[in-house]
Amino acid sequence: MEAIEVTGLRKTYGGQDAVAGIDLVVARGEIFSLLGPNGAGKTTTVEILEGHRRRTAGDVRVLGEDPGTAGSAWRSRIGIVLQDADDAADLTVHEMVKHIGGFYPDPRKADEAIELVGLTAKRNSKIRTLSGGQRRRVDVALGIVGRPELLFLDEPTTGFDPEARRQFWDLIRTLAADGTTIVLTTHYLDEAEALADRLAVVSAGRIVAEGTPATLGGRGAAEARVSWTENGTVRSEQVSDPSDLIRHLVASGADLSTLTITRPTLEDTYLSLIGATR
Ligand SMILES: Nc1ncnc2c1ncn2[C@@H]1O[C@H](COP(=O)(O)OP(=O)(O)OP(=O)(O)O)[C@@H](O)[C@H]1O
Repeated sequence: MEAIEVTGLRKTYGGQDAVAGIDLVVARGEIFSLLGPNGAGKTTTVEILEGHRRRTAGDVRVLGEDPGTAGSAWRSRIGIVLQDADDAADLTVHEMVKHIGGFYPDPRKADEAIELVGLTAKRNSKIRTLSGGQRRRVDVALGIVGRPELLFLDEPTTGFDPEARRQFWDLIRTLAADGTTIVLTTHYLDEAEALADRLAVVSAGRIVAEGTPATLGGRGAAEARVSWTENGTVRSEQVSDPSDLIRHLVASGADLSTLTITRPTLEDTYLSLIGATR
């Protein structure tokens, strides 16, 4: 059974399509990332999958059930890290994580969840005394304390410092290796590239491209730009396979100390996909 199966999903607000027909399958154990500009329909889609919003049309199965009608047993199998979680600021980190863990049938120990997000040193601090990035880590701890089979992360690393982001990425990989399915919404393309097995780009309520980070939008087949210096001048050529050109340059004794070979980044591909659909 797939973790998520969506066909023909639509959501309209006052006659306007926020989600205009989305088909989506996420396999169990997969890290799936949703990308797209502000207002594309990502949060609306994810909130429907979480059972927090009603759909206008379409068929949705999440862990085998319809989120619109599924009950608390289904809910306890899902973890959610929202974009703007509002913490109960007067509790300590440990009190809060323990409290939320109490709602699940087989929670992690609060200290284990706190350690997984790297907050052990702040275990006994009141949440209101934490920095923005530390609070975000509490949100993540709350999302994983119930040992979810499926974890939704909506822009999880906003406000994280670079080291905290890398730690968070390791955590997500560990959870996925344990079999947790992860749906990640992010505006950080390096994050999507580092984590996602597959990604989909949403624009104006539709999926405009889907693939792996390496192949999205034809990226795998994109030409490489080879640059080098010749007689003090920078030369560059665009080729599908640089091997012949490099052999030729080596044979001709060209100066290759400044040689670079670049292909479109995920960000380049994403921006051209978004630009083409606007
Ligand atoms: N409750 C609502 N009532 C009316 N319109 C809404 C509502 N929620 C979202 N929308 C509209 O639906 C569209 C999709 O919004 P959504 O929040 O799903 O986008 P998003 O892709 O998550 O954007 P962001 O990257 O900014 O979080 C937007 O045009 C938004 O204004």
